[in-house]
Amino acid sequence: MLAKITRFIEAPLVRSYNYITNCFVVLFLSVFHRLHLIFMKIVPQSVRVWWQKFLQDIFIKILRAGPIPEHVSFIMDGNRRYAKSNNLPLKKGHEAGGFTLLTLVYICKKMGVKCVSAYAFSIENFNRSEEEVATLMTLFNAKLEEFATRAKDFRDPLYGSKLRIIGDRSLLSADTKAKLEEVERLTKDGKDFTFYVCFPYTSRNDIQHTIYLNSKDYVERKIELKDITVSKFSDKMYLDQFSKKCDILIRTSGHRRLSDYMLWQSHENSTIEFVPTLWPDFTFTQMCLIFFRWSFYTTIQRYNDITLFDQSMKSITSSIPFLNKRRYHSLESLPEPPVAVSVLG
Ligand SMILES: CC(C)=CCC/C(C)=C/CC/C(C)=C/COP(=O)(O)OP(=O)(O)O
Repeated sequence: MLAKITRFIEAPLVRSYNYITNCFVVLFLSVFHRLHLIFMKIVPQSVRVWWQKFLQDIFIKILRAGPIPEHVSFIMDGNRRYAKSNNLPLKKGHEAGGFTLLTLVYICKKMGVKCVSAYAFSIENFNRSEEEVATLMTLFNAKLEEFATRAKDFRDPLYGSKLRIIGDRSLLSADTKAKLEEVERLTKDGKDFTFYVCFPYTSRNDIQHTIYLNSKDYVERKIELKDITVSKFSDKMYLDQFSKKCDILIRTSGHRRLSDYMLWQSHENSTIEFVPTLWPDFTFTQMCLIFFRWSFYTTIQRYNDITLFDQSMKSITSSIPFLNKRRYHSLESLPEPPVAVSVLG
């Protein structure tokens, strides 16, 4: 009874306290954002670089204190519109996109993410002009070579990464296939982090290919029907052990569709974020804000998932005063996290 009365009095107080603190946080962030923009415009390049790195390190340290997504994926949309809006040749738009990708991959690795995948070229992209396809192939070769070299250099933060290029290779020229095999061979021993470049790829092609592999194993009597479980099926997909789930999928440029990507991997508790920014303009800060949101909901989710035994132990210890000296906000007072695949943005 007493607990009920306390709750009745406490709930509106906590709610108004949360509301006031939220208002202050939003006000502080918007003032900080404006001052930051002015600061970045007036300081010289060297100070700007130093400051950005300083902020990056702080954000990464804060994020590392909470849960970190294991698998992050990008649909990199908007390169051509970026080139057009900046009066640049189309090639420059894709080059800027390649630069953004490697920068974000490097930051994800630094944060402790285990795997990043990127939709670099869908099977449908072969319908683009011959010139654009050739430009993209040349860019991929250069960028993948750069990644593999960096992954072998112990002074580079990408050191220890594994590079995998996944998709239907039968659609590629012999030259390109040989190049891809070479960069994969160079990084095959990387254990800390895996970077999957999906090209030429579609989810349905991946699923169809996995069904083919399972059926082949069954016909050749290597497996029995009962062995085809969701988990074992996933293991045979292009993304290996990361096929089971994608924690965060980000699509840039404002389109709100999956375009035949991550269809198998987007299920309960996967977060899909659609952001309006064009891919080359997508920044570290925007990615971090998405990670913060994911981390916040995952913390609540994990708390809700703890066993009944843990919860009863907690209620016993909380009733003993000397074990419960400090008061925290209860996690129950926070909003419910999304329960299924959440589409934000
Ligand atoms: C290391 C590595 C693999 C680098 C990748 C380079 C890169 C970012 C490739 C993406 C290519 C692509 C088809 C983007 C989609 O934007 P779009 O061309 O459809 O642009 P739009 O939406 O404005 O038309």
